[in-house]
Amino acid sequence: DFPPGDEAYHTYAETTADLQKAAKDHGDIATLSSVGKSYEGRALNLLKISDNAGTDENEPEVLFTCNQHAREHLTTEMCLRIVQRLTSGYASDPAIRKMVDEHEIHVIPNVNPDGSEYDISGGEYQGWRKTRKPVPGSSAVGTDPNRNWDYKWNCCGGSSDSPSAEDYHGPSAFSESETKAVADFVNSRVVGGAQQIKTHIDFHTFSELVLWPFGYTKNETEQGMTEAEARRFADVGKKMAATNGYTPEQASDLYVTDGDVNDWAWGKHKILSYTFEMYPKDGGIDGFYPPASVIPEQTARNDKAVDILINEAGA
Ligand SMILES: NS(=O)(=O)N[C@@H](Cc1ccccc1)C(=O)O
Ligand SMILES: [Zn+2]
Repeated sequence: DFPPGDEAYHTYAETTADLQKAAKDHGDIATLSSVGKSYEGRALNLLKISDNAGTDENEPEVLFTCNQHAREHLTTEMCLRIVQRLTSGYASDPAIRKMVDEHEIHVIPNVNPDGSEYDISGGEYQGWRKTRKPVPGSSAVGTDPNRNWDYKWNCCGGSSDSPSAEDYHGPSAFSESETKAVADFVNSRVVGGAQQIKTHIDFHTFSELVLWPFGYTKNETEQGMTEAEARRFADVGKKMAATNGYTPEQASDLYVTDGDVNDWAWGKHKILSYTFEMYPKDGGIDGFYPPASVIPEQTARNDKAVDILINEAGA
């Protein structure tokens, strides 16, 4: 469990219970399933929010993923904020009703539940980032899921070959059951030859940034990213950043990464895929553990950006 004072953060079990309650209380617009299992066997919960949620309708789809990195617990709260706002707001808020009626919105609050649970084990924070699968042929545990995606994997010095490193890319692309399961779900949304998911945000902490591909190269345009496409990423990224006060930039302006989820979602599926680095702006290791008191403000801070991203799917 979370240490004293931080009980408002949701454990994996509490998150699962919240999702079950949302699906029960709003059965007409929310269905709970899972995209697969973590290494230690935890269901990778997926909540779909849409009118007639049990039916695959021909509507543009949106994906929100959270908690790829174990210690980034504020992101799980962000995905739960999206769930809470879109389900409980459906009956009363016409703008929310319109978004939910016209889109199929997929929310995965815990991409890395094993890491997240390990991070809070023993009643104090472990500072853990990676998955919890031991590395074959090594005494090290865990792979950085955000270097494990199969687009330009391990191409460009944007990850580490060392199993004990925090940004270890894994023995192979999709070596981790968690990244593989989410990728399989996205792959399954290719219907009639067309990827139905149009826009995506992967939530991280911290630094207050809006990031877009590519991460593997410093170039703005590249094979797989035309000038017009790069401009659209920047325009929408800046529009979202204007609402939450984050700094918008191409991911590689921060540092080069290879095998990250945004490069894969765009490179493989042309999904308009962003990373949001949430609060705080800075703060050393403590930056990953802001007090629970900031949860309401720092999740609601992204409400407008979330709406922009959902509506961009239909653009
Ligand atoms: N959350 S973080 O501290 O790990 N930072 C992220 C930043 C990031 C995310 C996506 C593409 C490039 C860079 C990371 O994966 O390194
Ligand atoms: Zn992260």
